[in-house]
Amino acid sequence: MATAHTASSQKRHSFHLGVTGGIGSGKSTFAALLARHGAAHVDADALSRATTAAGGSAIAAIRAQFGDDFIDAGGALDRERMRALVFAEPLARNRLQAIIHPLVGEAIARATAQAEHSGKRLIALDLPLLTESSHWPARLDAVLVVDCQESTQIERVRVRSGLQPQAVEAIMAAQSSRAVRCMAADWVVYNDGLSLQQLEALAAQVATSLGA
Ligand SMILES: CC(C)(COP(=O)(O)OP(=O)(O)OC[C@H]1O[C@@H](n2cnc3c(N)ncnc32)[C@H](O)[C@@H]1O)[C@@H](O)C(=O)NCCC(=O)NCCS
Ligand SMILES: Nc1ncnc2c1ncn2[C@@H]1O[C@H](COP(=O)(O)OP(=O)(O)OP(=O)(O)O)[C@@H](O)[C@H]1O
Repeated sequence: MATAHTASSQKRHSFHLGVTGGIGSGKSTFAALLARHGAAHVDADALSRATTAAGGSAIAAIRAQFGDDFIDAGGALDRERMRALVFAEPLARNRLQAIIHPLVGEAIARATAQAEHSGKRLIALDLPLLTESSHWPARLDAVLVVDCQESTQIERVRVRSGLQPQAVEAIMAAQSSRAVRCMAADWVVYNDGLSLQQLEALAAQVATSLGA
């Protein structure tokens, strides 16, 4: 993996690091900490949420395919309703992803190009579904997985979003297993029992070693 990555990174001036992890693992926190230490942070979840905000580029197609009930009074995606549907019904999830993923892919490409243009040497692409997709490996110089125990994932999401354990488990069931994710990793950050300060120290080391 390292050889192929080195070859692709030589064609450009920035290093493209895929940062991934299961729900609640801390991948967005880690990518944000990399940004604090000089990296650009391209956040797929944030770009996805922009497509489903009021007036977002995915709203018309979602309304057409799923119906008015999935769009709230303000014109945004009803996230709770859609979450309940797509993590219970894989076909519905595929239909939603077929709408959103191409739009997010374009937005990621634009944000990455912009970061390159502004001279960023390290770009952290925060990609929740990196190992679930064949799209990413050829486009990344290396993959960093943020990993933790499933019980920690469930507890973090409960505290952050108020989701019940069963709801988090349904989302985890739609994602790669920890083992599959870690197999794809050049680096694994084990984010269990670490303080945010300790996590930041690791992010600083990674950012420095990748030339941010
Ligand atoms: C189902 C939706 C409405 C739920 O919204 P919600 O605000 O609860 O979650 P949010 O978008 O902030 O995502 C939080 C996390 O859920 C997990 N998740 C989201 N979508 C998916 C998916 N299609 N498959 C597996 N896990 C997912 C990821 O761990 C992600 O980091 C939303 O996640 C969505 O639109 N998903 C489809 C788009 C997608 O695949 N996004 C993720 C990658 S771009
Ligand atoms: N080492 C840590 N110490 C304390 N809190 C942490 C730590 N790592 C992550 N968290 C907290 O756990 C929650 C989940 O982290 P984060 O949002 O980064 O996860 P994520 O992997 O991006 O999840 P999602 O897939 O839902 O987007 C956040 O509230 C974050 O502040």
